[in-house]
Amino acid sequence: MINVLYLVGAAIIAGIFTFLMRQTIINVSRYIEFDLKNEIYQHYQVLSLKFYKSNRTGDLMNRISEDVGKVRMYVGPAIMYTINTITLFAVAIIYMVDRSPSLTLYTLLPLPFLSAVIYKLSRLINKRSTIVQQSLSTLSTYSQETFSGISVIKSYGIEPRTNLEFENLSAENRQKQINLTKVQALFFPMMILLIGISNLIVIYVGGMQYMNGKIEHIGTIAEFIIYVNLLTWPVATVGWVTSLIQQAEASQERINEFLDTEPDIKNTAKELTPIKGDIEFKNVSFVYPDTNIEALKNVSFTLKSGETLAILGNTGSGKSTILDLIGRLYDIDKGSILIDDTRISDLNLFSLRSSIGYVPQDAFLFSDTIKNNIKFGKEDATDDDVIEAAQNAKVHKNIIGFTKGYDTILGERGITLSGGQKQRVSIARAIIKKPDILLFDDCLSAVDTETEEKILKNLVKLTKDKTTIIVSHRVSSAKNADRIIVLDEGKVIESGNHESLMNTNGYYKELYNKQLSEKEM
Ligand SMILES: Nc1ncnc2c1ncn2[C@@H]1O[C@H](COP(=O)(O)OP(=O)(O)OP(=O)(O)O)[C@@H](O)[C@H]1O
Repeated sequence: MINVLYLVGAAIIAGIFTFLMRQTIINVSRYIEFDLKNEIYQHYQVLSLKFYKSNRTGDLMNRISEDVGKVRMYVGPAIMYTINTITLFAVAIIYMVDRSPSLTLYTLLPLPFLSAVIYKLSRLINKRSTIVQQSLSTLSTYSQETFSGISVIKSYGIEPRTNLEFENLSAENRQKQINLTKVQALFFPMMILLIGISNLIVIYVGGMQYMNGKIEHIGTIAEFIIYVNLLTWPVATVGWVTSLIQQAEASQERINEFLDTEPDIKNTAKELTPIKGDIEFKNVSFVYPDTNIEALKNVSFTLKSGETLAILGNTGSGKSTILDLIGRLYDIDKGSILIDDTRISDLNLFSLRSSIGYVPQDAFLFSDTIKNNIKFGKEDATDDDVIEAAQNAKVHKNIIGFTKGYDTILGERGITLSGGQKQRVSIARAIIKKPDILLFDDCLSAVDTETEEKILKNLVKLTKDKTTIIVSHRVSSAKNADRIIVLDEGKVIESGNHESLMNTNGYYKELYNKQLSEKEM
């Protein structure tokens, strides 16, 4: 009776401790997962555009979710089961040796083989699961790309083709998963086989020893069979845990590859450096590192704080590149860019970027309210500031026309703005910030000339004391600028102001006359 009570008591205590151990270790592993995810995300944020161009979104997302999950499995279950296994083995072996040392030896004999076989299997599993992981990355990258380009896919009616492509990628993935499952399927049969052999050895050797009188009680054989089965799971976990550890190692390697990637753009000035807004390009040449396209060749210009520069030129002539370089999205290797007479690389990166209001060519708005999209440029802006910025960008009337006004949700979950509306919200976002440097990258291209004129008029007031660069294809956006440069294939081919360029028979004058006659038509 007392033995039964011992057994029940032991089971209860084991239950309580297992619960406490799971609580502690699994919780800790979740905390580690949380920290790791944050660390990776924060590191992603400081990496430069080049990194994003050379790595696909699906891969970035997989490393932050799947791979981190695998590392968590190592920190949580792997450690927990290892502790379990060691404890159980230690206790069982003490009892087994006490009963019969020689029978213990025979019983445990197949176990190292089991571990070795499972280890081999785990290595194979690890190799194949890396292949599965890569194929999953490809699959998610593909789906993500097709979802974001869904309107193009629909308008070209190429759904069948994308379906087929997805099916092919899925089939590839399925084959890789099956290859993995085949090896995984060997796991349990292998275990059962070796445990069966252990049982047979116990019965055979135990029986012989009982007959020879080496074992006193027949019950010892039954006891050993219980031990063998008790050790089944721990031995299995040795293999399983090995595979977990190896997978975690592979995942951690993939994570470290990104964590060890140094941002190309380094902030060398730790102290904040207030920016006034003088900009000077001195013989700047720039080659895009990934494509080797020489986007700028020997470009020079000077712009005093508060002045306006307009950049004109054919498509692909390097206009946007100039703006990217001012925001230090890339570092140059030839010539120099000076902001307030200091090399751009010596300025504090945060000071530089926070003093710039940038309106990109293709306005990007988040799936959030219009108000928050505008406030994005200035977190502490009041509702009045938002309205004022929207009025100056000539988009206020459109916004109040929506039922929910400024609280209208944009993007995936909400309405889609027209190209011109998007551009104007994007302008409002830049001007609400009241930055020292304003960069407009062809951001009025989708706006009619009449609205363009009104916005430009407002901008003249707003940008009176701000350094402003306007990239455009229209002379109307450029003619009032203090300085105008015309680019062709990365070179400055003309520079001056409206009057001086109109006195030169060149690109500007030709463009002006062409656009004037188009207007008259
Ligand atoms: N991120 C990039 N990586 C590699 N090459 C690029 C990149 N951005 C632009 N280029 C290349 O650099 C050249 C200049 O491009 P840029 O975007 O500066 O021209 P742009 O004058 O602004 O053209 P558009 O008027 O069409 O906007 C082009 O040949 C383009 O293909």
